[in-house]
Amino acid sequence: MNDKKHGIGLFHAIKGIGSAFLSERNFRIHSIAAVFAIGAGFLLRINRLEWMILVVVIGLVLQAELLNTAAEKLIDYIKPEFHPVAGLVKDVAAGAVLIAALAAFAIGLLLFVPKLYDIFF
Ligand SMILES: Nc1ncnc2c1ncn2[C@@H]1O[C@H](COP(=O)(O)OP(=O)(O)OP(=O)(O)O)[C@@H](O)[C@H]1O
Repeated sequence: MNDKKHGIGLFHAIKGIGSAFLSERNFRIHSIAAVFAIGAGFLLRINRLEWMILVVVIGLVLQAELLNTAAEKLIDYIKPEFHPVAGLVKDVAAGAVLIAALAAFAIGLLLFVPKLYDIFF
């Protein structure tokens, strides 16, 4: 019974991720960037610690995107008309994505640029 409940919860979580992927362009862009970063990790043979950092920042960005999407959908549902607080909630949620994406970009540079430099120079 409990296992069945867990299975259903996992199904809903995957459904939520799938629906965000289909409806949110930014989520798709960040997912594709994550695939490229993972590909670069294999190509440039990053070590175990570097993989751990990469996995954490990818998770952080995708998680921020999903929470931002949830906030947007909730606001559109409960407050579809213009309201400064509704706008502020969306702006703050978008800010969370921006911070995570900037951190991921910085990590990407720190991880990959020295390795590319060693290969080409
Ligand atoms: N109900 C509202 N009241 C006030 N301002 C709003 C409202 N809805 C949206 N806004 C403003 O418009 C901005 C964009 O909101 P919108 O819902 O279009 O997000 P979006 O551009 O689709 O975001 P994303 O690209 O992440 O999907 C918000 O960050 C907010 O500043």
